[in-house]
Amino acid sequence: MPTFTQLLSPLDLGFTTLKNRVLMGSMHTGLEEAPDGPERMAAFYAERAKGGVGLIVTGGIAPNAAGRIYEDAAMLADESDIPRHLPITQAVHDAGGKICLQILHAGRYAYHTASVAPSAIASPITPFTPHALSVEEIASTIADFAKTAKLAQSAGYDGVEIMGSEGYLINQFLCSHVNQRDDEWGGDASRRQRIAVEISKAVRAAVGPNFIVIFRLSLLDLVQDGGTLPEAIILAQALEAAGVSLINTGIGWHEARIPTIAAAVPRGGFSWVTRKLKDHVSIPLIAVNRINTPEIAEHILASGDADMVSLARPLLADPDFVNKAAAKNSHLINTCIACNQACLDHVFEGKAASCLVNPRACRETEFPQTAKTQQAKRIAVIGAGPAGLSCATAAASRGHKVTLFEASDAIGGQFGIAQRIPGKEEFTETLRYYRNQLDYLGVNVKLNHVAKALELAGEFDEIVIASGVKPRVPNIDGITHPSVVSYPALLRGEVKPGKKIAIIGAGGIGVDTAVFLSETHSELSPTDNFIRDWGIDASMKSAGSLAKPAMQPSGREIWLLKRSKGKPGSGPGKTTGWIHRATLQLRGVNLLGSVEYLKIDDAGLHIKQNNEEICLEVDQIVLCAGQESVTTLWDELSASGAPVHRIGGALLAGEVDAKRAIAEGFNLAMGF
Ligand SMILES: Cc1cc2nc3c(=O)[nH]c(=O)nc-3n(C[C@H](O)[C@H](O)[C@H](O)COP(=O)(O)OP(=O)(O)OC[C@H]3O[C@@H](n4cnc5c(N)ncnc54)[C@H](O)[C@@H]3O)c2cc1C
Ligand SMILES: Cc1cc2nc3c(=O)[nH]c(=O)nc-3n(C[C@H](O)[C@H](O)[C@H](O)COP(=O)(O)O)c2cc1C
Ligand code: SF4
Repeated sequence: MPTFTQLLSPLDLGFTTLKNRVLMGSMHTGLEEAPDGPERMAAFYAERAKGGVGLIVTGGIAPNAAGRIYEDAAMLADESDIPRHLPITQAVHDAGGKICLQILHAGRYAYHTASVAPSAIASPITPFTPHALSVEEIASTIADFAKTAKLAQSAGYDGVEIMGSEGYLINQFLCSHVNQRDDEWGGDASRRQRIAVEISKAVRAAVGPNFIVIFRLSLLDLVQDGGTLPEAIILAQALEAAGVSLINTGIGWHEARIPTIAAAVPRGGFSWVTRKLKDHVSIPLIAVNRINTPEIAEHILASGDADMVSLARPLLADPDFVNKAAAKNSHLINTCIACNQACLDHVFEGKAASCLVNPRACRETEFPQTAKTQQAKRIAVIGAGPAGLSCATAAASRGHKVTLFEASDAIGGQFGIAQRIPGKEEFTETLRYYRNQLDYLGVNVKLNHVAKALELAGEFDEIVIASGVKPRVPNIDGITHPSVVSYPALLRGEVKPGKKIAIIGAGGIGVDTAVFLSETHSELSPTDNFIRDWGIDASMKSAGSLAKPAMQPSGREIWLLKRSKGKPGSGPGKTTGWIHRATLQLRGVNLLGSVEYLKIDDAGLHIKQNNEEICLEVDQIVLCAGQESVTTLWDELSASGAPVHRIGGALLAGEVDAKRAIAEGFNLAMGF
């Protein structure tokens, strides 16, 4: 069993000591604005503090109205805002933790008409042109940061994090692309950096010496005319002199077209960036992004890339991450799979964040950990896909006696197929987690067992049908031709990929199949491969650290086809869809929309597009044309009046994804 000596060692900041090297990275969850937000955030953060995190950073809170990301986003701008924060700091301290408030001024990323920026240049991701701050307004903005820091101190926080990266206001001042001022706040690098230093000095002056001040510094901008490493080093030294206690790393502006947190980023794939600052400052440095296991965290610290690691989403996925690592139970950690589906996607949709693999996240008050059942029931769950796994483990954790039936020889269902897609290898961790949970909770798992109505009715108090989905076979002339294969057969390795391949259906699974087929083997390490593929200048000397992307072609000719118009890949993952589309474009996959399928024969796939008939001379046709619910058992049992429930793909095939399947399984089990 690994021991995590570096990860679990204390960090002495002089005036205070952090109990270990794990920082819970800032996440604006949407609870900040909810009427019952204080109570819910108190429970959310306290659980993470109890779980052993060394230092928590809250989601970004604006220092003034212009800096709010949305018009109704939370601020800490005067005394009247303090009461919303008191329950949070109290609960975290009661749980033995420490917590900092992040001060985030959105600048031109604000989604409202009162947005401000160094210059009046709209961002590509918001529809509003910001107002260029006057010199007086810059002075009052700096004062507002200091005031918020002081208010945070009064609210009981242990420190603040100044958000200086990811393309928000401070970062905007640093970059000549969006700071085109010619006064003392723009022009050369030192004038562009001035606001970052002045804010840090003002914050330190406001809070005194014994208060944590973290600065989140953008080390990789990944945008045109962004900063360089030499500039970042100078700024980091100035921040240290201004009284900053720790420097956290920022990677990539939100408008950057290189993945920075999605699954395409290898584990720990940016710690080398933090390392570049290591010999230039003496305050501790924090590495970030995709550090999702204690093993990778320990490796980063042991190799000297950083002094602390930031884990944001991994602590949504598992509040007990640190305690499990400390108890040598890292195999029991519910690992973040970097899907963004229930965290970042939710925030973008204006919903509270949660977690695909942990639907309890941000709902801790609704489902207290102590919610054991008073009356243990005998529960049968049919199907060990995500819906069934979630339901079986949640019900067992509440004290019910659960039997899980699975027709195949392994748990996972469609999720087990998904883990074979490059970039979805993390899904394996979810199945590992469930396997260990089933074992730990004593669920009676019956593999290779096709459950029948007769053996269920009368034997169980509740029967849960989680029998999932099967691929839909479209009605095309020649569909039984030997060149036609189903996506499960291809992805499971039961048939070999062809050379020239047409994929029918460009939803989430079609896109994944195209990613699978266009992937090439690389001799490089995952991180070096990622850097080359996406075009990052690893010397960090060029503006924004951009280089030319160099994805390697696979040697296969691939067509991804869809009947409707528009972009392919409208599957799960609003914040990740662009990554799949960019990947396919860089790999030369042909994307065709508005396609009518005519027939399949020895010549290939005959289609009609824009009134033109074309024969795609392919040797393989992969069907990714949607799914149908598997409902045989449901139909029989519900007709018999048995106590039966239906979840996941068995309930609704068209729109099911693992997020919905897992949440439905969990919600149902909480009601038993
Ligand atoms: C390539 C691919 C990529 C994907 N990517 C994502 C993604 O990125 N994000 C996301 O959220 N979702 C993704 N999905 C979709 C996700 O995997 C499914 O939505 C999810 O698995 C549905 O879960 P389920 O439990 O309802 O059904 P299933 O996963 O279909 O599981 C049903 C299980 O029930 C078993 N079963 C059926 N009948 C019986 C019976 N009578 N007795 C016993 N056992 C039975 C089956 O053998 C199967 O194991 C992907 C799917 C694929 C194929
Ligand atoms: C839902 C969500 C909200 C976030 N909000 C913030 C924020 O308010 N401030 C910030 O600096 N970073 C924010 N981030 C970025 C995280 O701090 C972190 O950099 C990112 O999630 C990658 O780290 P991880 O792989 O450990 O999650 C947010 C991330 C997520 C998923
Ligand atoms: S929703 Fe996905 S990315 Fe977000 S925390 Fe959960 S597993 Fe990680």
